Amino acid sequence: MVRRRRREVSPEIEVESPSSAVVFDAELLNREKEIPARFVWPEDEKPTPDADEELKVPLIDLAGFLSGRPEASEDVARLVGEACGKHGFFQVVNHGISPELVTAAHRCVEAFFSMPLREKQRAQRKPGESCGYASSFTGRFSAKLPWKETLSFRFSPSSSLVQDFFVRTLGDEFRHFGEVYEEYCEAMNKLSLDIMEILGMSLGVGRAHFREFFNANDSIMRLNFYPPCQKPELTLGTGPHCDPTSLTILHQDDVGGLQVFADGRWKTIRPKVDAFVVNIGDTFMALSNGRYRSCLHRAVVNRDAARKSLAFFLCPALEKVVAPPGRLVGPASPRAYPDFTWSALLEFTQKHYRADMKTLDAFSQWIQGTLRKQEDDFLSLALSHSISGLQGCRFLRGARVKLWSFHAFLIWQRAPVAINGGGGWWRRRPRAPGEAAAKGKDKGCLLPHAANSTQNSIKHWLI
Ligand SMILES: C=C1C[C@]23C[C@H]1CC[C@H]2[C@]1(C)CCC[C@@](C)(C(=O)O)[C@H]1[C@@H]3C(=O)O
Ligand SMILES: O=C(O)CCC(=O)C(=O)O
Ligand SMILES: [Fe+2]
Repeated sequence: MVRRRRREVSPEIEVESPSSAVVFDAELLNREKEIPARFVWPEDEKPTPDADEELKVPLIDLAGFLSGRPEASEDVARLVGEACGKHGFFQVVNHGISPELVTAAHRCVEAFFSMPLREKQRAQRKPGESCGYASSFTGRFSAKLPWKETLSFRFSPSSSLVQDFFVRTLGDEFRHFGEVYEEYCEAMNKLSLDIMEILGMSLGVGRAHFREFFNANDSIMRLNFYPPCQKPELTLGTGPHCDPTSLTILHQDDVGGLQVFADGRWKTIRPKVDAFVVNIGDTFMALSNGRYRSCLHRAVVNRDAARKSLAFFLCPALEKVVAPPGRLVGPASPRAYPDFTWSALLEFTQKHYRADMKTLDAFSQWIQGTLRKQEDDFLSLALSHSISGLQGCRFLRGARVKLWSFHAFLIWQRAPVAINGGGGWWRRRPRAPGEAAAKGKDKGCLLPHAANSTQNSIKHWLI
């Protein structure tokens, strides 16, 4: 049974219900001579053996910064700023996170992914949700399936979300997993906020700006497990993408496979057991008004050894409006992206668009399209109310024709004015992203929640 879904933005988005999807069991698949076509990536995206060249990302020693030495903080802010202005990747050492905690987190990855598939599927990711277990996203994508299994769960500071997830989905015997990952995510959260302080300094907006912005956050922890593959040159563990999130702190095991697209080719970030790999995501690129780059990266697999990585994705509180500080916007640097909420961007990546290297641009276009449709519906609704109000006024009959033609004019012109839902009087609608800044009057513009924009959000937009 193929479930028809609303026209999606990404061509290979979910075409069948999970129950009828192919199951990704690498052990079984590796006994076949060939890997199934769905796991074979297009020629221009296949891994290239020459990508073994190392990307020398800055190795930032946080000891001085964490001990509060001012000159160390300036140095760190400069080095991080240089890296983020180039490829958006750097590594941190002397970060204050215990090696024992990292080892325990990796041990739990091994324990979970070595369980029988049926056991893992007790935590199965539900369609449209970002949490849960996924075996290569079968049932979610119809092509370019990644050679990996993942387990993702939400984290918010000082909450029991992580423990609750493990006990609720897998049972009380997994409480220990919850404790390990709760502690790991709290440590990631602290490190993320320290890095946000450094990023604020490097952008000249002060230590506190981004630390406060992310103090409350709704982040995602993802465990990646990449089984060995007998045809590593045909498939990918994680396809080319920019993280849609704000900041990623990744710990990879000693197998290696993380590659970054820099200087026109794929380069490898070699594993360093005492370091975390840090990269900027799309949401922080928007917060920096495009100053810092969310960078293209991917993960390749190999035929000999399974690979594991722990990815902590720092994300804003769901409904917090993502907009750059005023100091980063001006006539020489107009708004690069519209305001949005993380919940809207997350929903876009989970229901409508497979995150790749153009997610933020696709998201901006998508919400504009959704907004136009909502606005047309709203104007028709508002107008039909006005018309019915005019019905009884005979002498105003002529006005009805004028009003309909004016409505047609509005839709055609998309004039930056519109009827408000209440008093029927005109208000200037905030301008399109970038238009106001071009005239040096940027106030930003709040785009409604993308996927579930309602009359309220239109009203909010229009009033
Ligand atoms: C918000 C997210 C979506 C993905 C997990 C987090 C941040 C990275 C995203 C992802 C890894 C980018 C590549 C495609 C993807 C589908 C994947 O391969 O896992 C993305 C994640 C997702 O949508 O589940
Ligand atoms: O596993 C890796 O090295 C990278 C994974 C990744 O980029 C992601 O999960 O977003
Ligand atoms: Fe990533």
